[in-house]
Amino acid sequence: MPKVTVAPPAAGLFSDSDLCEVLRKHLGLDTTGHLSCPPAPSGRSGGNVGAGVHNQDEPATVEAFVELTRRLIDMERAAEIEQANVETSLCSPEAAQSRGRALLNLRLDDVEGGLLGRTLLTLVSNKGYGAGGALADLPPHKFGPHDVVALRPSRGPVDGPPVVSGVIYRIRETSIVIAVDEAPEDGLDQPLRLDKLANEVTYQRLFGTLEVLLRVRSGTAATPDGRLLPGSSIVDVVFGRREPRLADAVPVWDPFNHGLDASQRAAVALALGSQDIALVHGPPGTGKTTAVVEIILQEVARGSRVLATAASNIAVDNLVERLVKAAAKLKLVRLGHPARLLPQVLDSSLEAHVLRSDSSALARDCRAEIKDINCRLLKLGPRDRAERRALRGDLRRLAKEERQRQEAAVVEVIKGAQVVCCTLTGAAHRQLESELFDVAVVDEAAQALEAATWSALLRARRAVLAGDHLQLPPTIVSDEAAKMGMARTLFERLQLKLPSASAMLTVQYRMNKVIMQWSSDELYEGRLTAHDSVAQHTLEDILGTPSTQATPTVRKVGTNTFRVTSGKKTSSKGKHVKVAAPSVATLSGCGQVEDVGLFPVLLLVDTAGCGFEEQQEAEGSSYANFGEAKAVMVYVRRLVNRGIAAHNIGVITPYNAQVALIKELRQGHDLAALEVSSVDGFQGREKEAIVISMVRSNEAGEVGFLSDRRRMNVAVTRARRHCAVVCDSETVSHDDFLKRLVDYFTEHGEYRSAAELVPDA
Ligand SMILES: Nc1ncnc2c1ncn2[C@@H]1O[C@H](COP(=O)(O)OP(=O)(O)OP(=O)(O)O)[C@@H](O)[C@H]1O
Repeated sequence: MPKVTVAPPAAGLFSDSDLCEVLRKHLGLDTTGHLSCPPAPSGRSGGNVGAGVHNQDEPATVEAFVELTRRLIDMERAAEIEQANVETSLCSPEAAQSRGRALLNLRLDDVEGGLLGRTLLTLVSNKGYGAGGALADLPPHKFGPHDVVALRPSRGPVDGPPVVSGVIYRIRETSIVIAVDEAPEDGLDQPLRLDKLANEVTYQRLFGTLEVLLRVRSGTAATPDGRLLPGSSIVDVVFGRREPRLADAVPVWDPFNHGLDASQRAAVALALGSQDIALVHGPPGTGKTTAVVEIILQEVARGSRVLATAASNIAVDNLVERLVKAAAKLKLVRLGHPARLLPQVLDSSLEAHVLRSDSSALARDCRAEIKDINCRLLKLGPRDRAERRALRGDLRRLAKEERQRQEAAVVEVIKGAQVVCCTLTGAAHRQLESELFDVAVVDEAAQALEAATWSALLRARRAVLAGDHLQLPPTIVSDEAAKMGMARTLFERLQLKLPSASAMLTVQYRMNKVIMQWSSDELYEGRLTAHDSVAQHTLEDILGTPSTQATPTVRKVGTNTFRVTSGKKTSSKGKHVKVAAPSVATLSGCGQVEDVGLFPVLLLVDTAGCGFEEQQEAEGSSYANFGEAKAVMVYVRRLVNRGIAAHNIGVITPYNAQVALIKELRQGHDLAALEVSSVDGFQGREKEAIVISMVRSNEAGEVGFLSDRRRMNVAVTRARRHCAVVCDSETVSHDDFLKRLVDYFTEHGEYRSAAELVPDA
């Protein structure tokens, strides 16, 4: 255990004994002999929550790690290509659409410029207008913001040349907007098809990073102008050649954010005192990003240059937004394709900075001259050969000068930034090959592939990784690669290996404490506490009615004329049948629900005995449960009728087929703002009320990946004031972890049978 010497606290900061307690409690650090601390209580763990996580054999050397990781990346790449082939090029366009990888028969609805030089194309269904003159909804699909896509003629060959390629900018129920470098002159006035393209760039960058890691290890990695990359001290600690080190004296720092709690202050202190690598373990809602923002601002205040990264664009943007809000004068630049950035951070983007720079103004002068010369060329006659030659020479010179000026503008902006923000993939971009940093910060580190994390770490002397290895790991297509170690993140492995370099945040600011306690006891050794501002909050508060624990009663559940006219609800125990898709399904009864009882914080809606059986997709491996989906929607309607706005409610279900089914049921019920998504879609987010549909209902008691405690941890902890779990308690109780969840909800909340919600089931 490293010893720490702490400099005297600045006025207004905490006392020696406070600090000792914080360092011991959150960092597991030994302060004896350095501060006047009371003796540490025995049996306290040092921030290594989740030590039950399996510690697989891990490569002991950099070389072994690189060799294994290259194989795993190859496997993952092959799996992704195979999936894309199965879903698109090897099947008909119609089949690709039914698999969600293509959208057919689209038409161009709008073209706008303005996204920092890019053009935005809005595509809508060509089916004409739906009820009430509104645009028709797009069919269900698997496109997501930032996907790389191609637009082709709707009926053209599957692998034919695209009319144009671009990046998805925005997705609505009725439209998709893609950002393209330049709109093509022809080809957009016909029915169009949108195809998802494989993104090779990520893989190339991961391989590139592994090369750099080897060179850093051998001391030969340098920038183009010959400066050595500084990541070797981090490499040594990670690969066990050296213990992590703390500064001889913990730096004195005066918080920018005076509202930080003790565990957040301890995490900032650890990060500032670390000489190589520090981990901030942030369970749900504990203010991980709040702590990361403070760390970055403190680093800048002491003259450090910071590379601030995260696995996803949305997490980077979240960080950018919070940094800009906290320090308007911070010299910060956000790298990345403008279509991948939230509108509110565009002003911090590289493009926006470049457009404002002096070099860019000079480049614009060149452009104006080029335009002028082109006009003059058009006016020349066939005999003006000499002048034509001279003007063409000028054009070449000006084009070169324009390019140089633009490149200079980019370099100028990046070099001048105190904080460079980008995704981990962005950190491996050529734009940063000449850049070195004092500190690399990785938010959401528990969702990042280890190879990707190294892209940031190798460019800095010190690193801070923030995340929670007890929430969802990175998404990996190849099950085999995941099993062979690809799913294990650097954050997780360091949590187990370097508990003394880790600080855990323990006060959460999201959930009613009854919701939190399940997660805290199951996953965090009971160490979480709820901040007073949220500990008791309930749905009743946002309705303006007094909160009471009175038992809600169900008086009457309308006439529930939920009707399915296409497909049959098939009893399918053990059989694979096509999910009955309710192309015309109504929830007309829901609008008449009379019950307006109080909502408990926790609710278990049990479908056991209701005959709501799971059904597996005929094509694919996902499951749906039609009866359960009805119960979910009836309950959502009850929340809405009671005055909870639909946008404050989230429905989470682990199975994509159930997501699609519930979305269909939502249509036409004034519930467009109700968010329905898989667990992955909700990570990092929250809603006032969450309804979880567990889907699985079978005699064998098979629960599939429901038993993944990280997945269920994320689902439950998205709820601020109310969490309802809809499940077949008989089926899910075959799994010990889920049985404890059912027991906890029953003991600390309300229990109802789903038959009360859907009496005609
Ligand atoms: N010390 C604090 N005092 C009051 N509110 C806080 C404090 N720290 C964080 N919060 C609030 O708690 C919420 C969650 O904070 P933040 O987004 O930093 O958490 P996170 O751990 O990154 O979240 P997630 O679990 O979604 O990853 C925010 O609304 C934030 O303002």
